[in-house]
Amino acid sequence: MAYLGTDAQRIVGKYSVILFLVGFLTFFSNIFQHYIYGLVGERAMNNLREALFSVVLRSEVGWFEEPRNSVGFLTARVVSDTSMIKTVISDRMSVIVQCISSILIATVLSTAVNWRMALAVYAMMPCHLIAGLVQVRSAKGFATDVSTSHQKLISLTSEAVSNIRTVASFVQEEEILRKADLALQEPMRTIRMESIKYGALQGVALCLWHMTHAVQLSCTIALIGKGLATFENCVRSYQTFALTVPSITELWTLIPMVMSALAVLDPALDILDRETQIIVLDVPKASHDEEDRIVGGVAFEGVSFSYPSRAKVTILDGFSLAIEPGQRVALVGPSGAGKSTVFALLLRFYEPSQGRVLVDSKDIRDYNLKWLRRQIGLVQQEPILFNLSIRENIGYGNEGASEAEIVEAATEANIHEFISGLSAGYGTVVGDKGSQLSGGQKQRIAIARTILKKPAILLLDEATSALDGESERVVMSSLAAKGWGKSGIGEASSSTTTSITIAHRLSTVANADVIVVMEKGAVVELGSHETLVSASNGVYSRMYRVQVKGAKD
Ligand SMILES: Nc1ncnc2c1ncn2[C@@H]1O[C@H](COP(=O)(O)OP(=O)(O)OP(=O)(O)O)[C@@H](O)[C@H]1O
Repeated sequence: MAYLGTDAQRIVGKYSVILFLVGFLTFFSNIFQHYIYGLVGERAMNNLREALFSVVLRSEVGWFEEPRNSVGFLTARVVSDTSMIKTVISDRMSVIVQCISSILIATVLSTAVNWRMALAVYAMMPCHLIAGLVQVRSAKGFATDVSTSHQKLISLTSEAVSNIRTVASFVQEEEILRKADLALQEPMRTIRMESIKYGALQGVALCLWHMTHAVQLSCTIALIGKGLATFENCVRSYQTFALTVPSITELWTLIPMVMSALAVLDPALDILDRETQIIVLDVPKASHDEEDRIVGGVAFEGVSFSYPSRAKVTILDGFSLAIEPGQRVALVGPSGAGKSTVFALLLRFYEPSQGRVLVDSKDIRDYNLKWLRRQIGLVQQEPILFNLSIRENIGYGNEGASEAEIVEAATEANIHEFISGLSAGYGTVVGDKGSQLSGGQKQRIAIARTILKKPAILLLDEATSALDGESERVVMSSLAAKGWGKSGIGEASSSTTTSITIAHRLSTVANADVIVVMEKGAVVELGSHETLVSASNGVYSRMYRVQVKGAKD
């Protein structure tokens, strides 16, 4: 105490109390700050996820067929990448704000103490800025490369998991692991090179930092020597400067980190920026009365079409067909003739390159898309069931349906008996993509789902192909008894249900009003089963003879 002035004890005591209170305040302000940033980060992440998911769901079918829009890629964009925004805001932004404010306070204080000293202290700052900017640029490129390489691994994982039965039956586990290993080696190589580059840049920044200290000390001595600063002020200014050192260092580390995190978001933001082509041109929903129902007339007028992913291959070539409301029409023909494509165009999954698709004599582009799709029921060969209960799967898209309506639809689809035999009945969860059910059971649940929708146009794309002959007969006659092709399914109303059935098994379609035979994207024959069979040189009669002979053999 001998070295200190008389009131030193009192002054130190006063500052100790102030410091104690500041510490206390810091405790609460930190909690508050992290709470706010955490909340803002979580909100920003959720908003971004919602916006991205909505763009993905509203995208046209063709967009999903682009190789870069695989399930793995889109899942990574919507789930993983978006978490970066939370990391940046919640974890990094608060620290960045703290660093910037302490640097600003230190600048003001050291200028107030001695502006010459402050000038000397900050004269070296541009060196740090240059080093920092170099770091930022290198970190940004680095992050993009690595995330691109990891996308291969993500796609590989999701594809292998969702197709695990095929993978296992073809014993492809080793091959997939080999591909995964290759996908992992790529980022490793990138990381090795980039680490060296990153380390060198960090070295430059630290080297400049130490040089600044040296210049600062020399200036201190020079200023004292010339009588332009007191020793006390020099120490104060130097101390203030020294206190900002960790903040400046942290800032230079954090900024590249934030930049690389934001670079990861680039592909997600690209998705967000895109405009979905079909929706952009859509007719407002308000132009249709929700209660209105289309009558069911369908016409294709000189429709030509190529899939966007194979633009040079013409799938439909001047395809024309007129279907009356309530007619039962069958589309048959060799594999690849374009039958399912006809359905895809009617549902407006794609736009024809030429010609028009009409429903009730009106171009389908003049209907609101969602409204139109609600009137059309599609059952596919490989029906997609969701990992939900059977009740929820049948009621999918008809959330207001009562239990009685669901049971009625299941009965019509000849699946009620099977469901009733399950211990959990309609509450049985069917597994991922309905993996806990047989192909035929899945098809019948999908038919029940569509029956419940009471569509004006029913599209059956090999919808009963997995059923045995007897089961198929029961389902088809149940649909016929309910009046598909005559009146609305499941209701004794005067409204009609037009049905178009695609089938390879000709017995499925023999009762159709009109059978349309397609080959290479065009109609080659048209007529009733009897008429077509009697044309002995016709495509249909040839197909029929082959099937009858096959059945006899
Ligand atoms: N999404 C797609 N992208 C590119 N080409 C496609 C796509 N879907 C189908 N194709 C091609 O279009 C042609 C017609 O296919 P489509 O599924 O309409 O035939 P299909 O008559 O229903 O055949 P199948 O009886 O085997 O189901 C085929 O050559 C097929 O390879």
